[in-house]
Amino acid sequence: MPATPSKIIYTLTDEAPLLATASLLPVIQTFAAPAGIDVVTSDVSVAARILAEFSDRLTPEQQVPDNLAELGRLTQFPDTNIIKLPNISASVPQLVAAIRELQSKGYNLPDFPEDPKTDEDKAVLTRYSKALGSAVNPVLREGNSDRRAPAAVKRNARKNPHSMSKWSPASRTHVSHMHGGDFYAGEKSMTLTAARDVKMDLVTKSGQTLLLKKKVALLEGEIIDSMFMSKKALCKFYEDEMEDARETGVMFSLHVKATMMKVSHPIVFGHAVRIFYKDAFAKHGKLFDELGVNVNNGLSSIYDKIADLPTSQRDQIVKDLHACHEHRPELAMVDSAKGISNLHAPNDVIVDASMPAMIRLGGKMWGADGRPKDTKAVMPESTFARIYQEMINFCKTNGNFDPVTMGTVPNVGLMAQKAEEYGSHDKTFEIPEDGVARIVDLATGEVLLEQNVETGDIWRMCQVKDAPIRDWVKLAVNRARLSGMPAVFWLDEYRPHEAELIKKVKTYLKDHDTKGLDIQIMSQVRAMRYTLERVIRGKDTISVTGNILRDYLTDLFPIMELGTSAKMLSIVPLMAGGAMFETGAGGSAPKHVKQLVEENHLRWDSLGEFLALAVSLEDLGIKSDNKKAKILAQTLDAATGSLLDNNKGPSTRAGELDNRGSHFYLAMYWAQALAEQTEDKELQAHFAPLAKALTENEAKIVEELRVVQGQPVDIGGYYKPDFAKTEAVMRPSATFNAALKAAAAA
Ligand SMILES: NC(=O)C1=CN([C@@H]2O[C@H](COP(=O)(O)OP(=O)(O)OC[C@H]3O[C@@H](n4cnc5c(N)ncnc54)[C@H](OP(=O)(O)O)[C@@H]3O)[C@@H](O)[C@H]2O)C=CC1
Ligand SMILES: O=C(O)CCC(=O)C(=O)O
Ligand SMILES: [Mg+2]
Repeated sequence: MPATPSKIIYTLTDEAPLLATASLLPVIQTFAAPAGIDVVTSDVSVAARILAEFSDRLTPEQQVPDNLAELGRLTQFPDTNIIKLPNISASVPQLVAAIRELQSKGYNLPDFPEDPKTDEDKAVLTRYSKALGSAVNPVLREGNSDRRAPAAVKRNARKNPHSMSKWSPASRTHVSHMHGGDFYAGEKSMTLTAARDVKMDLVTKSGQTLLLKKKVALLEGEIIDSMFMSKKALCKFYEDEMEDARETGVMFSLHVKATMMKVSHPIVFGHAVRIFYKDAFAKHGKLFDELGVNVNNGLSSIYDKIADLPTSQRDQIVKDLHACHEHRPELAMVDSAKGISNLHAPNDVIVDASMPAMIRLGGKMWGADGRPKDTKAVMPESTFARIYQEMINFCKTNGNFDPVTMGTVPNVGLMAQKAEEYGSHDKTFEIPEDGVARIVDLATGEVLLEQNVETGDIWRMCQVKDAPIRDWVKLAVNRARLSGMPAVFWLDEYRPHEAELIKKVKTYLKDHDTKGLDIQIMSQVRAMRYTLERVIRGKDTISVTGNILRDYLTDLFPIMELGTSAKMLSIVPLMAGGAMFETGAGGSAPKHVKQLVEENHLRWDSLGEFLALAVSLEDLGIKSDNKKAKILAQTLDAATGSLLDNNKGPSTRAGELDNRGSHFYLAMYWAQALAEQTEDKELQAHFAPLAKALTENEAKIVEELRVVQGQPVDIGGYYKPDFAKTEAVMRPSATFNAALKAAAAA
């Protein structure tokens, strides 16, 4: 056993991944302990983050430490090893629901001030805002990202291809984006030749200077951008596209990322709702304002706020909302059975997952009648929308992708230190008055970048530091070398920000031995075309991208290749030397919780967790020279391979093997692999009895896991499920539990 115990930090998050953890973590801890590895948990769920923020209002027993801040601190140490599961990036309606649940459980939390008037309200809002949107990932992502489908996973997908709907050349589905007035159109960018502190302000037409951001400290070599989206142009765009969809009889859908882009995209979403329902807003707008309707939270906000009105008044509003549909195109639905449309809530349709799902379905989304239909996929910001149109064009010409033959597209993503748009939330503003938006040097008063903006425009500054760019280039070269695949930097020389990046990429590539490597730089649209031409010929191509495309492409290609991004390996080598292993690239799939509660079947596939754990153990083995950890990693890989070969992943139907059953099989194959290896006799002897117990009791355990299914279960909450109840539901096999307990005690 190594002298110092090594530590893996396993995050507790939300929804399906949290439920899966209740079953998987005891397995992981049982296997890691004999190698001297402590697997400790860190709760970063939205509930825990809310409670940590309001510790001052809670009893000592209720208080929760600020785990996220602690994890953020740990990212700066070389021996840090974190396994990060997907977590909720909460929209306002989700945050409000989480707060209500916690209040009902006796936590003395203030209500969420949706319409803050007093200073006290504003202070509460500021505190809650820390738990809003994507709040976890940006803190932990102190490194760039390496996401790929491991060979065994890709092989398995080829052997057991998921369904892909056919694409018709006559499909009317297309992407609509702005052609002017969006962030792309008016971007300005520069690379700093020296460190500077800057402020962001607005010189209004009336001559006032409004300070928007007091100070941003910039480093030498950092690239900064200033860009804005014109409200007028956006609203005209929506009006035109809605009218076009209505006239041509194609469905309308909106695809944004309001969870991650938590300041800009709720506004972009809100304008679509207001315009779609403009007649109702014309009639009831004043009342909506009085009631505190926030259109950025979707149509659900209207329904929520009118709930307590007298019935006749409420019915009239609902009638007027419905009447709007007569002059508008059909809307894509999120849940056609319940009448929940694409404009209902900003977190229901999240672009990275929603566009691939549509493309996989032959370019269709669900209509109100529950039938799949062609759609106008509206993505206002043109910067990255064009890649989807390129893929759609490709599918119309070449038909749907074939998971059996298609190549793979791993990604190396520029992500570290809040790179680019995904780090811009605290520098994003809805402009209160016409004027000039400026980025100004605090010491000299020099105006670095400025833009003419109008009331309601969304203006933002993005940053990307030099060190992350160097690290990203290095990671790309490493991956190209190790995989033997060509690597393509998806960079558009006509976009000012990317023109700056291209200069750096060309410079930093010279720091590496690139002999024999195929490394190219292409605009996004060309890169997509080039990659797809290779994909259908079964050839693999690494995409090297900025932060947004990292997110989009690591759902897009995996969903085509593997049916879900949950099967991806997702590694973040932290720049300070530690490592974070994210599980999959997908989210927390809320509908999985619903199925568990209704029929006690959890369809969540933990393959991402298995893959992350193997690389985490391997990393720990190498860094702390822990041979046992290395053997655990190798045998876990073998176990995952057996699980895939024998099709022991979870099914989607109650009564069949689910998430818990797949954990049992992983444990059985892992114990068998350890019992079979001879490199480490201690581990062999330790795991032989467990392998025997699980192998002999396979049928019994699988049956114990099956019989509980088909009934509703209670886990005592959604955002903060009851620990004991969840454990009881997620660990129903007495035989499996006893075998693990015996192994842990041995
Ligand atoms: N890294 C992170 O922390 C991320 C968090 N999120 C968060 O997740 C939530 C939902 O986001 P959304 O965009 O809808 O995306 P999801 O990736 O959660 O869901 C899309 C669909 O992918 C499939 N899927 C995803 N993961 C798995 C899995 N492990 N096993 C089986 N199927 C899976 C499911 O489809 P089906 O069941 O039909 O096969 C699911 O409905 C939001 O709260 C969002 O903020 C989103 C992305 C990343
Ligand atoms: O942090 C988030 O909200 C989502 C992140 C995400 O989608 C991704 O990294 O793939
Ligand atoms: Mg994503």
